[in-house]
Amino acid sequence: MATLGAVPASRPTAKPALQVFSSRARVHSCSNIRPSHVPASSHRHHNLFLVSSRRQATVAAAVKSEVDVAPWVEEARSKRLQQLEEQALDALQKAVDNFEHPAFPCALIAGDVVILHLLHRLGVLSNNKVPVIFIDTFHLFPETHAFLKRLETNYSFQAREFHADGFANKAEYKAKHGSDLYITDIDEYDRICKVEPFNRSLKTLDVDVMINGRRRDHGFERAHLEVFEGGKPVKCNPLAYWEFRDCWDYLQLHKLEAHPLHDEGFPSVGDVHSTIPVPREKWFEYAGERSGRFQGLQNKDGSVKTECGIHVGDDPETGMSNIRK
Ligand SMILES: Nc1ncnc2c1ncn2[C@@H]1O[C@H](COP(=O)(O)OS(=O)(=O)O)[C@@H](OP(=O)(O)O)[C@H]1O
Repeated sequence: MATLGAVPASRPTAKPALQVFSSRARVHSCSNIRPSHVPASSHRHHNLFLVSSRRQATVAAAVKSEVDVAPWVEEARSKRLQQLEEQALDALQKAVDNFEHPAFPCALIAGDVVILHLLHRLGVLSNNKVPVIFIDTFHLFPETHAFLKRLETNYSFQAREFHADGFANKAEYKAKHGSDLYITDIDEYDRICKVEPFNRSLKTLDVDVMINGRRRDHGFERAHLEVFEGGKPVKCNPLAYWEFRDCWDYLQLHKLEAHPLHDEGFPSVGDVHSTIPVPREKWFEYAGERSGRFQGLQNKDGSVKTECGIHVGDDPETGMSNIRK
């Protein structure tokens, strides 16, 4: 089971506080600001104020160096997580209450597990109010399939699985396309194994609001992402304001099992050929989560590949716009 213990803590550990901090010190530390009742032109008062403030600043500096701020950071982070959770639950509830056919395409990465847990708490997984869409690309890690089964059991849902059209299974797909279509024609691979099944899933389930795990810290293209985006379907981005670190804090807080490959060094997990491990110190940098995806893969035009195409572009058949624009 992937645990947060495997992830480096980015914040200072709380040390036993050597608390010499006092309310007096607190006053002193602010006292080099001229009180509003002292007119700037009043020399006598001004000089007294300067002398006193210099001495107090020295005292304050000495006191400040011994203040243990770690507990305050912990407290602030805890409050932050509560607020993020509240806001994400609110977004999901709005999606559930205001649309007929919500759905959650789920890749089972850390943020997706957070969303699954929140949907479970709203009671909309087991009653199938929010179906979970899972695209079997025929190129996923075996661990991903096994993890999905565990989540289905734990949260009492059954994912709606879709895969390449016209094939009953991976063997049939391989018999026609071989094992290296993603090398010989990556666009065709994406189309057959990801984009078409994904668009078909939206169409089949008549999805009018699509829940997903995009966040602002995924990269500059999403830096201004909001919790909802209009369109067809509407996108609900309950984690828009979360950071990767928040997702892990949340998993740890609720003792949730994460994708087992996180323990192998993968911050994000997709196809075997488009996923590599990332040094753990990079995971929580801006855009760090996806930095191990599509490495070394190129688009047909020679540009660096960063997306599989699942959420890119309008689908001519469904008329649906994507969530990656
Ligand atoms: N296997 C599978 N099943 C269902 N839905 C999936 C799948 N893979 C990706 N997605 C959806 O695509 C979003 C982007 O994920 P990726 O860019 O990592 O996709 S991919 O692995 O490159 O295909 C991803 O967004 P997140 O919610 O952030 O995970 C999902 O909405």
